[in-house]
Amino acid sequence: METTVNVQQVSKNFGKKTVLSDVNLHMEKGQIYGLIGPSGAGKTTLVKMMVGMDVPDEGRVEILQTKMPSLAMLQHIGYMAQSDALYGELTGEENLKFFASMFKMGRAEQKQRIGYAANLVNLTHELGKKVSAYSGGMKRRLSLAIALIHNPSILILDEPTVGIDPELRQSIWKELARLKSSEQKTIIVTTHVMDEAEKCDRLAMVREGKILTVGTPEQLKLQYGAENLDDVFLQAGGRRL
Ligand SMILES: Nc1ncnc2c1ncn2[C@@H]1O[C@H](COP(=O)(O)OP(=O)(O)OP(=O)(O)O)[C@@H](O)[C@H]1O
Repeated sequence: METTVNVQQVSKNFGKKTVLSDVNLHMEKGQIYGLIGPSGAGKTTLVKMMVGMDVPDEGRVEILQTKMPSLAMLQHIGYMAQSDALYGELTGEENLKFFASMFKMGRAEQKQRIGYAANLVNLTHELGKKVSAYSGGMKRRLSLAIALIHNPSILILDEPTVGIDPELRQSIWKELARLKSSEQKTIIVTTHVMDEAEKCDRLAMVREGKILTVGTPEQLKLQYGAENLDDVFLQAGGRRL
């Protein structure tokens, strides 16, 4: 198995507050990783370091054996942040074209990728509308399409399905499963939804800036003698999600 994301002894403080403390994680191709933990645990800070948007005070993060931050790695990473960074005055299609134009892609490929990504998030028929007229869920869906536009090998999705209805949520997870098995992507998802965590190959439970435990959903349930992941979470975290 090939390591694609390597987090080594990462610590981060904001002022006097320690947000991440000696975090170690190794991620491989063809796997879906879930980061779960209470609000404020440090999940977003951790994924921002993987993307290169933030830097550790100690330790290092490598993507495809390259130390982050690295501009060259951005071609390989698709990032969907918690808050949408979209151009409201442009249409959905114009947003997709804009983000696609940042990457090396021929015209035909760009068209094909826009078609694929829009279809995946069920926005094909809304692409001509200005984003300022989109609902919150539609904006989330467009952000997910943008994260996928350049066919990155590593997908980092921060709470990707918040505000998305159950049917579409299901089809997005089906596609994530296909991307990991057929295209060997590495997929990293932060989530508060335990039935989504159940779909991950491996889970890292984050609490107060530390990784409490890493394992398959089954391993975590066994380890905590719990029937479901909600119980694992409550026992490990001692706090509600
Ligand atoms: N730029 C910043 N300056 C100061 N404090 C910050 C900054 N970014 C994050 N924090 C703090 O770091 C801690 C971890 O935040 P983070 O967003 O990583 O948590 P999270 O696990 O992603 O939470 P949630 O599940 O609510 O998204 C919080 O206490 C937050 O207030």
